[in-house]
Amino acid sequence: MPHKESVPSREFTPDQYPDFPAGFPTIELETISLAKLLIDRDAAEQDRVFAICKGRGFFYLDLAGCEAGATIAEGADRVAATAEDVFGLPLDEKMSYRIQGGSLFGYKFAGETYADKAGTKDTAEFFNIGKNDMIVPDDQMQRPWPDVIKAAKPLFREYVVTAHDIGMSIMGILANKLGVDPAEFNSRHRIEEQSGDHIRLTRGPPREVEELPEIQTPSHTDFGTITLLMNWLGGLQVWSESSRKAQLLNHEPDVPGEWLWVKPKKGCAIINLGDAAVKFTNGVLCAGRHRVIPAPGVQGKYTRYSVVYFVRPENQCIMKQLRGPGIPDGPEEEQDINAQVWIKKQAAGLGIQF
Ligand SMILES: O=C(O)CCC(=O)C(=O)O
Ligand SMILES: [Fe+2]
Repeated sequence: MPHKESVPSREFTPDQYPDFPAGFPTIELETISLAKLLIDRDAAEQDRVFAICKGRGFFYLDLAGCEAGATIAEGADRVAATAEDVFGLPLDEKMSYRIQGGSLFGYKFAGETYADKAGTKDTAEFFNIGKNDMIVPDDQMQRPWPDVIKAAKPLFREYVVTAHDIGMSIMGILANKLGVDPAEFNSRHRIEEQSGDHIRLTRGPPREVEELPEIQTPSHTDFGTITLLMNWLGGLQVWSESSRKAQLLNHEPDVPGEWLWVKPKKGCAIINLGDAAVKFTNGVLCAGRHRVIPAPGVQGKYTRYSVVYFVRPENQCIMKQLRGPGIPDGPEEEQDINAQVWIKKQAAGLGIQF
């Protein structure tokens, strides 16, 4: 008789996920090779990054062929497995880490925010793990973290450092194209300085009904400078128009059918720019508007995990446009607003949502 093992069943099972189903309107994002950027310093690839970031502001980043890429590709699977352990904690324990008091870090329960004016609730759980606490010794951490996160701190540290570094490399390319010294970006995103950077673990429940797209994460642009996203199931959608053209009144396209699915692409991260990149470049770069709904069709019966890294300006960074040949001069900002305050304002601007 085979010996029956009591292996607890796991929820994050990427090897078992079926392919993204046919028959859904998808967008073919362009694919940029990280190895071509980091190792070859390929000029054509850099041109493509710049063109994409001025346009839609979303692309696949092929992680193959370089160490940083391997760290993210392998790390994301391990981070998502840890996410499963985090979200598997009892609700009252998770609630003891609730995001509150103006902090960006900790737990957001499903249904905490509204997905629309009708009062529909979001369905995603988040656990935002602050960058700074992951890169300092335990006794210098500013917040308590669940034991499962503390136990995986070396993994989170490596992921944070690598994702931040990739973000800075992309910013460096954009800076050169804009005629701005990359040091202008580097000095605003020093890893050891306090910032709103975090790894966001997300968990969305399986789809309840075929037709109705319950909203996992409502329509938004990210607040930071650059985002590195890893996901395994469909669910991410981008607006077919870039956010530059968007009428942002209710954060929804006016025309139905304007949301296009982004298929997860094996071995690739998804990169998108956020509001701070738009601000620094006075609108030259574009933050793509997006949302998350449960995966479509056959994929929809799986619980959806994603691992998101947000590179954001340091808390004390004054949010002003950078000046350079490739950036149109706007009027001098009337007030000095630092990134910490600015990001809170961006969040408040989303009003009902976050
Ligand atoms: O889960 C995803 O695929 C995207 C998540 C996202 O957009 C966010 O957390 O800002
Ligand atoms: Fe996002």
